[in-house]
Amino acid sequence: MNKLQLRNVSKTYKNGVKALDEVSIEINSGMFGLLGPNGAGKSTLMRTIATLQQPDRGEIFLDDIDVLNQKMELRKVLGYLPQSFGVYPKLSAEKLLHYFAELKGLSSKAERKRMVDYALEITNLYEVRTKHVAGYSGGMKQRFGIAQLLLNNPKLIIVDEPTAGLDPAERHRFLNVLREIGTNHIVILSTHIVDDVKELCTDMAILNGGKLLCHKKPIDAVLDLENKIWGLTIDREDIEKYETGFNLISSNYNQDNSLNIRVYDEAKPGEEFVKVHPDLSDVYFVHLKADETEAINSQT
Ligand SMILES: Nc1ncnc2c1ncn2[C@@H]1O[C@H](COP(=O)(O)OP(=O)(O)OP(=O)(O)O)[C@@H](O)[C@H]1O
Repeated sequence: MNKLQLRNVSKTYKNGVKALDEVSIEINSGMFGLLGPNGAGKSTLMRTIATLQQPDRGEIFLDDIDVLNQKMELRKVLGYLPQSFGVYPKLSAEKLLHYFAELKGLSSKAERKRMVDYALEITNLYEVRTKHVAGYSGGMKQRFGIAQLLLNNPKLIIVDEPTAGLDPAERHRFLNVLREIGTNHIVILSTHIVDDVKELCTDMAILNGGKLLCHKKPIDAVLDLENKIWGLTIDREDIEKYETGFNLISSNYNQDNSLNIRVYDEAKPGEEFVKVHPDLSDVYFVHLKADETEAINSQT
């Protein structure tokens, strides 16, 4: 069982943007989802844990490795899939993986073959192992990214927004691969797609404006909202009234142009509302809305 611990990790860029604001968290083995909107600081946090950039202050430990001061130690046990993953030479997946395995220090040919075959199989690329990676689809390239990071049997795997831009079938295949590897490692998946976390993660946190808003098991976070989410179908012209008078957390168009709205409230907010079962999207929007409201109140 591995453990990753962050204490008061903070980073302000030279342009004044506070990308990480006193982030403290403990992450154990399993699939961890880091959820947040664009600009929340997810990539900054992922790159910091991966030792690719230095925070202004704070501490990070993976078990007994002091990540910020023992970068090489961390890199030996890290698998990192960045948001964009460069250009591939015209080589087959199998040849490239053998090459990467050699670079990672797997000097025995038999051991290299065992690891490469394992990585190809677990990522469902074995059948297409002789095809050029440059010609792979986006989803296959992402799975190849996972195959290459598995070669040194990492303890900590970080994947930064891996499903953005994948079609639904590819996304599904990719999440299945993560599910396969998630049981034995710490896998941190950063994403702005709530369903990625819902389908996959046993633990999660929400990041917004560099701050951690909520760290809970998805199942518990949803349970916390039971009896507090209220739904209503309204005419689209009436939206302003509900935006100002209620704690509106989300609205979705229907085909006839009416809107389904969801409101967060401890008690029934009005006769016309019906109680609905909360889901993880509600958790996400409730926390973002509360953070937004707090930010507005602190300015006034
Ligand atoms: N090198 C940099 N210099 C200045 N500002 C930066 C730099 N990198 C990121 N930022 C800013 O820091 C904030 C956090 O960015 P970051 O990329 O970590 O967020 P993110 O949650 O990964 O967002 P996205 O999903 O859009 O990638 C944003 O406001 C971004 O514009």
